[in-house]
Amino acid sequence: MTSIDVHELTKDYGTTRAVDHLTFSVRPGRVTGFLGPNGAGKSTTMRLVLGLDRPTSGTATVGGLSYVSLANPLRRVGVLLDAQAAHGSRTARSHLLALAASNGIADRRVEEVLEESGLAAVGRRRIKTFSLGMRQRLGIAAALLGEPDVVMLDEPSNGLDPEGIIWIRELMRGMAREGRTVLVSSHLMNETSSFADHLIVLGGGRLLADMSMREFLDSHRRPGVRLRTGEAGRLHDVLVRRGFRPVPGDDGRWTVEGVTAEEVGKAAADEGIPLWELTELRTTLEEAYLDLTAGRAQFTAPATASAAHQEV
Ligand SMILES: Nc1ncnc2c1ncn2[C@@H]1O[C@H](COP(=O)(O)OP(=O)(O)OP(=O)(O)O)[C@@H](O)[C@H]1O
Repeated sequence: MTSIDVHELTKDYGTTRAVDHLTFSVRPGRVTGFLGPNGAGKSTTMRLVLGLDRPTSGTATVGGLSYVSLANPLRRVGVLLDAQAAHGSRTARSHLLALAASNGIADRRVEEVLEESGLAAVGRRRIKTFSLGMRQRLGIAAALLGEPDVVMLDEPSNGLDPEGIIWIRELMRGMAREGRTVLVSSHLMNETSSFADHLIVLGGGRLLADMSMREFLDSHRRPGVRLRTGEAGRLHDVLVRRGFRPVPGDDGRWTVEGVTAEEVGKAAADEGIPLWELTELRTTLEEAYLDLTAGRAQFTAPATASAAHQEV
């Protein structure tokens, strides 16, 4: 099976170091989410893997070979980089037929991927009449054309409707189950957590994390609970006496950070206070990601008045 291997990869654009001594492998059989703030170096890394740019130093290979040395590369690596790049005056079908012909792929695959990507009914329409989501589906169809072992998708759900988002998620999960190597960049954390098994996170061109989703979430876990009780006043006092800070929510539930369910459950039982609900807080991918990348984002907006107000 085929891995993507990046070794000591560095890319300078003038005085900007876009990628800085990066080393990681993307393994088959799982979906790897490729994350990082704007300007972290994700697109540059993908471009270097695809031979669209030359590294300043280091190597990037697919199955041990540089992309440019692959014969019929579309049959080895499926790529969605810029879905808007397809030639607008062509029809979707003729665009895919041209790609198939230049990569030794049978024409019947064109019909299959049009069907699979939900574009069969519009295959004879010119691409310039396509919506953003239709172009995105066409870009994904092109990536699937050669039934590649390796798939690299940059923001695949961009412009897709909810049904399309489920489709792409299932598609990526299915490809990983078949043993393919799937690398997906996204800024959408909820979505990434719904499809990725593994994460590679960049910041300022460097590797910040390379670990399973579970490890990543666990390593950024902060203890805390959410609870509901009929005797909020009493429980509040009990918890405050024990040094905790219960915070009431709009929905009648209380949140207590820095405490385990066992501690709260025992404190409530000791005092004979019934709990109607007691749940450990779960770290979301968004929280863990923001925790890791705090201070590493190149471009950040000042806090808004309402956000600043909430912190007071
Ligand atoms: N062709 C180029 N010429 C000069 N600088 C570039 C070029 N391409 C990228 N850069 C710079 O390299 C850095 C990394 O950019 P890159 O596009 O790889 O980041 P990214 O992680 O893909 O960001 P985004 O999430 O915004 O797509 C940025 O500082 C960017 O300005």
